[in-house]
Amino acid sequence: MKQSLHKAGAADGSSPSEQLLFGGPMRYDGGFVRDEAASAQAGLWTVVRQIPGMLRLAWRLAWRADRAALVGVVLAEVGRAGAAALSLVAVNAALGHLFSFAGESGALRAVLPAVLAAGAAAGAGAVLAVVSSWGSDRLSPRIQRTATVALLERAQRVEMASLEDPTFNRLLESARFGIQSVHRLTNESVAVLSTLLSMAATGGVLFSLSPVLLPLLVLIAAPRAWGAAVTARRRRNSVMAWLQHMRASQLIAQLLTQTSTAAEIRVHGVGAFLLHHFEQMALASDAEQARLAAAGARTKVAAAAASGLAFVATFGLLGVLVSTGHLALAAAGTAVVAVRTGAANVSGLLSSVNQLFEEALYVGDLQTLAIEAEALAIPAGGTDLPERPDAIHVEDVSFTYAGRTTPSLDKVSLVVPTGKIVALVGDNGAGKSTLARLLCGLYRPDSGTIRWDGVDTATADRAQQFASTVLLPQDFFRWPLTLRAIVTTGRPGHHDDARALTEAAEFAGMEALLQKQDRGWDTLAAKGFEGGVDFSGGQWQRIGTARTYLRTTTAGTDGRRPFLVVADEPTSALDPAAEVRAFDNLRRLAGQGATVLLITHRLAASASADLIYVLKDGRLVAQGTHEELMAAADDEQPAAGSYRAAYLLQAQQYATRLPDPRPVADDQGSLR
Ligand SMILES: Nc1ncnc2c1ncn2[C@@H]1O[C@H](COP(=O)(O)OP(=O)(O)OP(=O)(O)O)[C@@H](O)[C@H]1O
Repeated sequence: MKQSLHKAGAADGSSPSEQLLFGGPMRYDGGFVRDEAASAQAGLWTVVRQIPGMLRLAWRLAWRADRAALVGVVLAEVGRAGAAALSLVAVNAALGHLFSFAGESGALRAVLPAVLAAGAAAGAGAVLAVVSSWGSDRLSPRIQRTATVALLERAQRVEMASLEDPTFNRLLESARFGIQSVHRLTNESVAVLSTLLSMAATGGVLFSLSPVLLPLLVLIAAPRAWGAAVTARRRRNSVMAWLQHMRASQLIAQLLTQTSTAAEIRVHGVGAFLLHHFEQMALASDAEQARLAAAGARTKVAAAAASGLAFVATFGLLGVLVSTGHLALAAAGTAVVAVRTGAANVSGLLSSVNQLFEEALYVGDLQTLAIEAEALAIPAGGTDLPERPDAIHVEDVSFTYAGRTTPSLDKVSLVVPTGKIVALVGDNGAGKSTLARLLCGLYRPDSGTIRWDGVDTATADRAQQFASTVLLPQDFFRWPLTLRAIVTTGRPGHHDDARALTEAAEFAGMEALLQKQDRGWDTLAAKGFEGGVDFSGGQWQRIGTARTYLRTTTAGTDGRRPFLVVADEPTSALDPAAEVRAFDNLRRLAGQGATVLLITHRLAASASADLIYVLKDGRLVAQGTHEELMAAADDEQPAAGSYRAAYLLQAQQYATRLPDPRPVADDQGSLR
């Protein structure tokens, strides 16, 4: 018997939980994880070269977010560096005086000005540090907001197919880290600037004391810089590889706590099951963190050892210089302070550069996303589409979803005449919803054309195509908003249009639902929020129908009124009376000039459509009115037989021995 993978784990290193729940390792196998050490080194220079560009992006965002705060922070940091340098010069002067006047009566008076200057410089530095931190605290949320808005704005414009693409998803996820990183990058770059200025001052003092001391300070810094960069790169590679794992863990955590899964979690015992696998996945992440910690410690030890050797060499050299008379004792004292300050600066600088390096990598993703999202965005503008074409012509259209090998639509040709109810029927997975999505402009055909009268939609203005369409999908998204906001989606001018809202409610049979709500249209359809409620499946479909009506009967901001209504199983949750009414409503919409594309498995409903297209395995296999399909001879339209068989199968469910209708009491209680 084949061994169960979810008990044993898999050869690809995925945990049993990953195998069972997700069918494989939830890690991205980018080249970056195959030879981490090599890539950490090789990519170093590439990233270092990219840093200026990323800094420019961070500073541009900061400038856009709050230029006054940015200028304030920069000035405060420059001031702090100046104060630090001044303080060192004052210490040098004080030591000089101390050594020259040691034991003499005027020593204190001679030293006092320098000591006061050092104190004043330190005080000014402290005040400027407060100013800088106030400025960056003000700047951070604004930068984050600006970056978030920019990211969301771009993400909501990309093609739907790109949004489903795993590579783009990973980029989107890592760009979210980038948002957190932008303001940290700004802060760290300010810190680097300030430390560099301070180091320049310290270096200047050291150089003036003895030029050989300066290279030694650089030697102290170099190994730690290397260590910091390697660690940052390693951490980043790990985050990138484990991003999907993190998303999967978060998904499990969400599933455990959201209301839509609450019933199954309790009744089917899914809670304990998911919790177990959540823990297993967390353990896998822990192991990765432990690996990183060990590798980081090893790198740190190597860097610290090299840096320590440079430290020892520096102090040894100082001893040699003093003992050989090349350096005065006072100058040696200042050099000790300067080396210690310099080393502290180096530590600060390294921690900032380390952060900067790491943040820059994420900001790089944000930048890549901005470029990619722009390239994948639904193009703006294009040929004008007729507001109400006579027909939509689908010619030889094929379409395959990304990651699939078999086409979901295969050379489909059909005509959707305006003002008619056109039913798309066929087995599960036949391609009905896919065709509808192509007709709306959500996906583009891989080959073939979709024309509105003579205009090819491939080059048409997609905004116009969307503005001409209304969606009433099978899985109508349960927007967690007020009923008013849901029903007036895309119609901001009608939020307070009582007449339009009442008409929509009447059309959809929503009046009873509204009457039961204390807050009427302002009822929040989000259980779990204060005052929020939830609705039944059928009630949600009525809400969807009301929105469809309001959108169809009003014009958008561009003045267009939709004519194409895509109703994908719009009545699956309705009670029988509401279902009959819903199909009448679709007929009413068609009567008002709309084209209703009805996707349904209820063949009693499609029977009254003006035209029926039967799809099978992505191909159009039969077409005609209900009567034509029922009457078609097998040699004319062989596949019409499958429609006829399906229709009769459904009809039979009702045809067996119907009882006589019971007498119904009228309002006065007498029987009719
Ligand atoms: N987003 C997607 N990515 C990949 N494949 C998809 C996607 N959506 C649908 N498919 C696949 O395309 C084929 C057609 O699906 P489609 O949803 O169009 O069928 P349908 O006729 O509407 O089915 P149903 O009656 O079950 O709603 C199916 O094989 C389905 O698995």
